[in-house]
Amino acid sequence: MSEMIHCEGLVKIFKSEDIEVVALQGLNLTVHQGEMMAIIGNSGSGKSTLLNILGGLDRPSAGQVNVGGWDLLKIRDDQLVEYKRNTVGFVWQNNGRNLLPYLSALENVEMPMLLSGKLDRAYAKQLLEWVGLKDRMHSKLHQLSGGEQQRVAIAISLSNRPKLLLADEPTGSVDTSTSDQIMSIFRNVNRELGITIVIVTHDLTLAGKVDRVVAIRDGLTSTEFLKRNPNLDLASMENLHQGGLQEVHEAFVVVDRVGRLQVPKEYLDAVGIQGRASMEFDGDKIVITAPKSLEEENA
Ligand SMILES: Nc1ncnc2c1ncn2[C@@H]1O[C@H](COP(=O)(O)OP(=O)(O)OP(=O)(O)O)[C@@H](O)[C@H]1O
Repeated sequence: MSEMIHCEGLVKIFKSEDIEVVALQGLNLTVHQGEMMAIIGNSGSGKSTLLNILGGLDRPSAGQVNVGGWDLLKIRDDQLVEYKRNTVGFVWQNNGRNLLPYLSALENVEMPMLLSGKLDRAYAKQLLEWVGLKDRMHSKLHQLSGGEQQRVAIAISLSNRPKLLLADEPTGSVDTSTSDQIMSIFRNVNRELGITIVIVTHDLTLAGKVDRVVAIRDGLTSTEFLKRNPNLDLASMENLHQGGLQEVHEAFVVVDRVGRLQVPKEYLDAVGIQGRASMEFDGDKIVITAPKSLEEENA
């Protein structure tokens, strides 16, 4: 499988007059072509920063970030325009800003096509059919419900046939049934078009519906969850108790190329590790403990 996204040691620093915020601290992430995966993390962990960099809306500070053959650290401004137009599609939680209220759903989907000089009405209609709005395509945007508008936004994000779809909290402001509908639309376009989909969310039930979930903590990838049974399909997963990730996924700690991993702060606090730790290897286990005090060692 070839790689759609490859980030290694990705760093993003926000500088303002008197403070510096390191939002991404050397993040590693690989996403394969055709994958549908989710990125989860607490507020402030760096999810949106990562998505904005992947979408070409913001520039990385250092490290490697390669998307669909583009090096986003070195890309020129004019290439970035082309990248945003042809390689990525975006879906936001609050889609209002991308939609034109007094145009019909169809006209909204055709708008980005017109802007890039590639109007394809048949494809615009096809997209609206895919998102379940065949019968509403001539309705004005302001006549549609929030969930329907979100589905128009998905059709718009696909209008220029991007290779990668980035979705930031795509179900953040809709009810559960609309949220399920949106996830199955993603699954369908992922299958039909082979498009790679990255969903950023803090909703674990949503994350439970994809094959792989990567957790970000403090600007680093910390844990990865893989579906226990890859043959389990979406329909049967929906019947599972909505207990979050653990039921369908197995958790793994991410270890980078040079052997670094992130130990959850709760674990460190629980055993009283601060600054340094002792590590023992017994042939098949690595045990990390609080350092023994010198008196103990000399006893
Ligand atoms: N433009 C900016 N200027 C300064 N600091 C920023 C900027 N954007 C983000 N940050 C900081 O970078 C860190 C990561 O923010 P980011 O928005 O990526 O987190 P997030 O995981 O998406 O959070 P949320 O789920 O709340 O959106 C935070 O500490 C945030 O305050």
